[in-house]
Amino acid sequence: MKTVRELIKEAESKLDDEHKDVNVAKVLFYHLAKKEPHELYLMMNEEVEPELEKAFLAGMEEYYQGKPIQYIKGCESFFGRDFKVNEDVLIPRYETEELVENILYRIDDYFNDYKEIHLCDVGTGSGAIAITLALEEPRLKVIATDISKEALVVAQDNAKTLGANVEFRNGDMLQPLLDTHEKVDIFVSNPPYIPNDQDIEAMVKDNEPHVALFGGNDGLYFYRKIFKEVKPLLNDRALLAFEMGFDQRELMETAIKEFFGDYPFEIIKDINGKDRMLFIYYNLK
Ligand SMILES: C[S@@+](CC[C@H](N)C(=O)[O-])C[C@H]1O[C@@H](n2cnc3c(N)ncnc32)[C@H](O)[C@@H]1O
Repeated sequence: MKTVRELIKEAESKLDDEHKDVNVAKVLFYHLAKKEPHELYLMMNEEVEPELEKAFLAGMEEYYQGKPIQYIKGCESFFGRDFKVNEDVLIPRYETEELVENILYRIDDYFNDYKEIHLCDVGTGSGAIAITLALEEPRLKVIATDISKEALVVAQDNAKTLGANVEFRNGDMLQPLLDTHEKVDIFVSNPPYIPNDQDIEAMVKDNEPHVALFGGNDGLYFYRKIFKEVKPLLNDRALLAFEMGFDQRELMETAIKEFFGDYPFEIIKDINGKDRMLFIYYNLK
């Protein structure tokens, strides 16, 4: 039998240059061994049971073939919780954790005197944003929508496992909310925002659902649609919160002017210093 160290070294030696620095073999091993990252260091000289070796080699083979490690593991961590993921949903990203964090700060700033805060998350995917917000802020009443029925199955599963109270609806953009004439205090969306013809990493393009990635010719199709249709959904005072592409500031400012006139807004940078989050203050300041 091989030791953990030998097995991981062998797997790492088969990675191509592009993926050499990625910690993927260790991440997969401690996931399959049901260990914490720091426990792996302590077991490097232990022998690996044949069943575990077989599962590890099969997982690494999928990775060599171009499958993201999150789909191989079947989960991704978001805001400290494990979310189930599969090829029906976008893998939640670190940048989106920052969006959630910034929404929570703004709830403290603008809605602190509210007993109940109504929020919708449009294009919920795995449910990462909606579920995290519902768990972090118990005053939130959360509705989450997606056009993909398959994605909603994953999101519902995550809500159940994590114990979050979120109402899920299927439909195109704002339609499931407009149909019931509901109003919200906070509107959130991380819509698809990659321009249709943009060249993107093969691992993303070949595995993640295209319905979650591409947002029209300049990437802003869904933002304009939301900006145009969202007002009947908003309470008198409301916050709109979006994730956006790091190079979309100029286009975004033009679209905001067109649909929101002089309403105040902020574009906030992510931890890498890139424009990433948009907040529009609808009668809030
Ligand atoms: C960029 S992903 C975001 C997923 C998740 N909210 C997150 O942040 O990880 C965009 C999501 O919008 C959904 N979507 C795409 N077109 C849509 C539409 N017309 N109406 C509703 N949802 C849509 C996709 O299925 C996908 O789940």
